[in-house]
Amino acid sequence: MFPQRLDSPLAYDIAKAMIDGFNRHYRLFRAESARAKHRFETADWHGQQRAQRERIEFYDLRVNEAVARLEKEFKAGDQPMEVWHQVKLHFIGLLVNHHQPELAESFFNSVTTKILHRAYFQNDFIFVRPAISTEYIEPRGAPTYRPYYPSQATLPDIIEQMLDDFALQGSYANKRRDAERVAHVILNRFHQVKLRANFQLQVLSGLFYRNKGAYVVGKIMNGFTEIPFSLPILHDTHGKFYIDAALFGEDDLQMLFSFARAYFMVDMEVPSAWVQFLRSLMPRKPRAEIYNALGLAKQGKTLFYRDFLSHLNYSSDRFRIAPGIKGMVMLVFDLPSFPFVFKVIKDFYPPQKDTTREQIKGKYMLVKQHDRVGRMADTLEYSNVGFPLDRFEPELIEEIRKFAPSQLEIGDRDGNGEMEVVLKHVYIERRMIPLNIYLQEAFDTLAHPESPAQARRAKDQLEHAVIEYGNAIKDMVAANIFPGDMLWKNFGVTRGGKVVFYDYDEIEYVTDCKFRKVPTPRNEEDEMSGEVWYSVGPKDVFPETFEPFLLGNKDVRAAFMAHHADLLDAAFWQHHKERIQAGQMLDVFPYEESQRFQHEGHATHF
Ligand SMILES: Nc1ncnc2c1ncn2[C@@H]1O[C@H](COP(=O)(O)OP(=O)(O)OP(=O)(O)O)[C@@H](O)[C@H]1O
Repeated sequence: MFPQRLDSPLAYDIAKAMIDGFNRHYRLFRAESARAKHRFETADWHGQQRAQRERIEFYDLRVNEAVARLEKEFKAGDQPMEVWHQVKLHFIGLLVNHHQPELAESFFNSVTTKILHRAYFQNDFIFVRPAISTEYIEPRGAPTYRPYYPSQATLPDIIEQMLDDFALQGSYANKRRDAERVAHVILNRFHQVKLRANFQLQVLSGLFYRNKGAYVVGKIMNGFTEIPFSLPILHDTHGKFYIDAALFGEDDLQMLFSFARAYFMVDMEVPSAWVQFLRSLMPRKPRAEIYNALGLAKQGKTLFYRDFLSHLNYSSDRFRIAPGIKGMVMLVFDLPSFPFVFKVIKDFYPPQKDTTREQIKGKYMLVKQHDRVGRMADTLEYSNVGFPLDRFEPELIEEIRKFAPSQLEIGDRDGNGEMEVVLKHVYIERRMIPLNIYLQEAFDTLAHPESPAQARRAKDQLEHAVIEYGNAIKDMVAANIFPGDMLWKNFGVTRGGKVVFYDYDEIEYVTDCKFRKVPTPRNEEDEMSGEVWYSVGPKDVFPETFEPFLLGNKDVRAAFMAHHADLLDAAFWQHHKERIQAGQMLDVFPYEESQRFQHEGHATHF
């Protein structure tokens, strides 16, 4: 029932405490993000990574604080429905001129659902969809983006001006050279195209910080054409700034904002305006993923869930067991029309998987907090997710009943006459093509090609996948991650053709592993033994033993040995372990070597 009067002072006080809680959260979140600038200027790379990791925890801490305050000061959980209805309306009123209303609404949902019993918090009490518009919110401080109007001749000057507007403390090795390089590549893009009256750059007013990089992000407009661009700024070996590359177009930007990378640090007063701008650069990227990439993961989760519910309303296919080899610890399912997979931790594992639910969750958390270097898929974690029962293949229900009974509840949770499958704990991640399936398709084509051209394409595809696979492992190694289980089935191929890892239960830090050569057999008996005759510690890794599992196919073997034979050598792994132990941090940048401007004294680049 919609309340006709707002007459409960208590409801106002609760709403006010709630908004105070959110404001505190966003103030701290923003301050930590803003400090990224100083960490970049002072080359505090370990500090940058630590802050990236720690910021992820901020949200839950602030929600818990708000819940505790509401219970203590207002006995919020004991208040009747009338009061809670009024709390929501007061809260809406408090958001009218707010600069992050969509985030505050999600915060309200988080706090409210923690306080009220599920049956009690029908949709009337929370924000199922946004109540406050995020359109045209103007920041009080720096504008969201800045327009620059160059001519062909003044473009380098304008680019210098743009760089100066970021007010980085420190100096460029050669700002003029960088500006001219960037101007040159921009003008090349418009070669033989007339520069129109509206020729301009629109550039987001803050830099995007991650690891060792700071990224300018904007778009170039000319006539009816808009080209997204980004300029990575790095430190050279003398601590001076330089522009390492110029990235153009939606695909380059998608790589930068990939779900397989760590979240950016950006100082944003009106995040919705930033998201709107970024969406204009990457129209195919869901807003949920953009919020995630900006470190606003709770908002990403909220939007993802809304997209998902809406998709369910506009589709009729059924959830099924995901294609590919079934997991030993994860039960994986998908909805064919929806580009994500759902993963539930099983209750039972085969003996070779010596692990527990808590350990598995710990590994997934490790990946979430770590630099994912474009090679480890991000996961969204949900509790008590309800799905319509009639959209499940019976075989999938049986599978869950058999392997994860503790996670499954079937019933009419909301009392609306619709039966639901409620899963206690689920990870959701982007669906990829499992690499084993991808390779198998290439093998099948090669076995029965319809034409020589088709055979050539399949061979190229196979080679590319194997090279990418090795690159993925090397990128992870650079970031101190040993994937543990390197079988093809644990990697997937993305829409952009990148190979990404998704099986985290055996992940370890490289620095925790002991990389060994297989000892020489002591006698003939050892040599003939099919068993492992030498002693193996829990963290011992024998890289040369990967070979028989990976390289059964001759084409795969050829491609692998040509590019990645070093992965079978304990010395390669040991070398990286020592490098990381010595405090050296490699950054895996989100663009190709071939896209870089050439520099002397440039930073190490993978
Ligand atoms: N993101 C994804 N996209 C597409 N398929 C996926 C994805 N994640 C998992 N799968 C499918 O589900 C299977 C099992 O997933 P996963 O490897 O995460 O489970 P696991 O139990 O950890 O596996 P293992 O038994 O190797 O430890 C994969 O082999 C793959 O076929």
